[in-house]
Amino acid sequence: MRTAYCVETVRSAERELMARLRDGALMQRAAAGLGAACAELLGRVYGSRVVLLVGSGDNGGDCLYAGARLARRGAGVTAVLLAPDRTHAGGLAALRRAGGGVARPGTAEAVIERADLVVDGIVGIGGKGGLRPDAAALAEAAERARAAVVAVDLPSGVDADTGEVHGAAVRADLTVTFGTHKPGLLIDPAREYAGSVRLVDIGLGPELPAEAELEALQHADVAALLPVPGSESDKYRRGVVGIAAGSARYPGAAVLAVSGALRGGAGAVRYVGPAGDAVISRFPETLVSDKGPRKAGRVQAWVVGPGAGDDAATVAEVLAEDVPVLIDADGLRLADRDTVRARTAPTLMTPHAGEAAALLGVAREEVEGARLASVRELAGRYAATVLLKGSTTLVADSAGGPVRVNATGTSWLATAGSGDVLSGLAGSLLAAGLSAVDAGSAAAYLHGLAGRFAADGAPVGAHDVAEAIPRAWRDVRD
Ligand SMILES: NC(=O)C1=CN([C@@H]2O[C@H](COP(=O)(O)OP(=O)(O)OC[C@H]3O[C@@H](n4cnc5c(N)ncnc54)[C@H](OP(=O)(O)O)[C@@H]3O)[C@@H](O)[C@H]2O)[C@@H](O)CC1
Ligand SMILES: Nc1ncnc2c1ncn2[C@@H]1O[C@H](COP(=O)(O)OP(=O)(O)O)[C@@H](O)[C@H]1O
Ligand SMILES: [K+]
Repeated sequence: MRTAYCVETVRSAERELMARLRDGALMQRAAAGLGAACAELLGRVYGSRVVLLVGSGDNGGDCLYAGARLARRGAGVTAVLLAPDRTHAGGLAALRRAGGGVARPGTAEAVIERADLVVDGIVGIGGKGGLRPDAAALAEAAERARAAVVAVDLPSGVDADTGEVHGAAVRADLTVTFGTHKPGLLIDPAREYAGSVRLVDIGLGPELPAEAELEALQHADVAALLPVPGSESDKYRRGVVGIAAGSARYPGAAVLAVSGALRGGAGAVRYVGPAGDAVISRFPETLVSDKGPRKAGRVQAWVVGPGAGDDAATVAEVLAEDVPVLIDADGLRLADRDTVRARTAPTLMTPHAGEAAALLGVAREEVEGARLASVRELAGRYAATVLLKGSTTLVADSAGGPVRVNATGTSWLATAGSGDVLSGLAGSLLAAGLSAVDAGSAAAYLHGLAGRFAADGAPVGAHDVAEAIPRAWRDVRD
């Protein structure tokens, strides 16, 4: 499991650890890791031109000590100081001792333009709000330059706790972060600014609480969640998932939701709705019923909503069932909030940013710019588990606990119907007995991986993604 902790938690862990160490020890650990990562990125350190963007806090200190290490190995290192009279004194002295220098006032742009590597030590976890104008100008100069950019701890300008970006921010090729990931490094839009992320161990781990603020499942975590039939299993014990989806206008949504559900670990897939013929002709193994959800027969979890049009009655009927229910697409619009809140069995809602925005009564851009706050807010309002789709998918539970983030996906997944496949897959995992948070996050993980396998750098249709789910499943379990 990859975990991320907020600034406040990092600060208190840092205090505990520092109390046992000599002054400056943590900064030296950070600088050693940072220097090594910069050297690796440069390939040849000797003779390279390195520019340090140095703010007035400890983030600038890390940057200066790492710059000193590079200077000792023969790099030409120049520091651009944002606040010359408040620069980390020890770091600056170390840089000078190693042969590095400070850019003359007014030369920053020119120096950055000639650099092979720019190291962003403007601001780290001490950053407040958007970058100030002088810092923003440096971030923009770094973006224009041909140099590789390494961010120290965080790309300056992104919000460490939320992943929000207000105004200019540094766009890094690599972010070297210390002690733990910060939520912002794993959530868009900030994640995109971070580039690839390398975590440097500075010994903070034992001081961090067991429960993180954000967690990202890895292969082994998902493997441990996936249901595997045993010798005692039969189709009912494996779980039956009911799909109430599709309409005369959108029969394909039903087919795609069923395609995901068949690959999700339930022992049987039941379909109710007007697209039975389309479903059965594509997937003859589906148990099709035309009697509506209540009379469809045994079902351990329902998926309702994909392509449902305006069929509010079916949504209400499904919500009245005392089993886990996944609500997607049209179902999100049709579901009565108080009814959802009053449910005692788990509810998993799976909006994309547009649907989440409609539920929250805000613009889509607001949700995209503040994904973490939006998913938490929705989970609270509906007393449900909410999976917010997108380039980084988030899963939050109204009961609190760590928010799950998934980044296995690819932008090739932005194709019509791929969300229907996800809802079937997640519903199937719910029917197999996973909790709403586990079902949602494991499904997002498999779906993202399946999208990668299916696309492999080329456009794909949603049905290709569904067909690649077994490969994703095997990859995870291997
Ligand atoms: N935690 C750990 O375990 C370890 C932490 N370490 C390192 O310490 C870093 C944290 O250092 P920190 O606390 O000194 O804060 P930092 O990020 O340098 O920022 C403060 C400075 O930024 C300025 N500033 C603020 N907002 C701004 C804005 N919008 N635009 C422009 N400027 C802005 C603010 O200015 P002021 O408001 O004071 O005028 C202040 O001078 C952390 O990220 C990591 O790199 C490692 O060394 C070892 C282990
Ligand atoms: N840029 C992206 N990067 C990664 N995954 C994406 C991206 N855009 C969309 N996705 C994923 O693709 C799926 C699209 O679902 P959705 O928006 O509901 O589409 P539809 O309604 O057409 O089925 C979701 O799983 C979402 O997380
Ligand atoms: K930084």
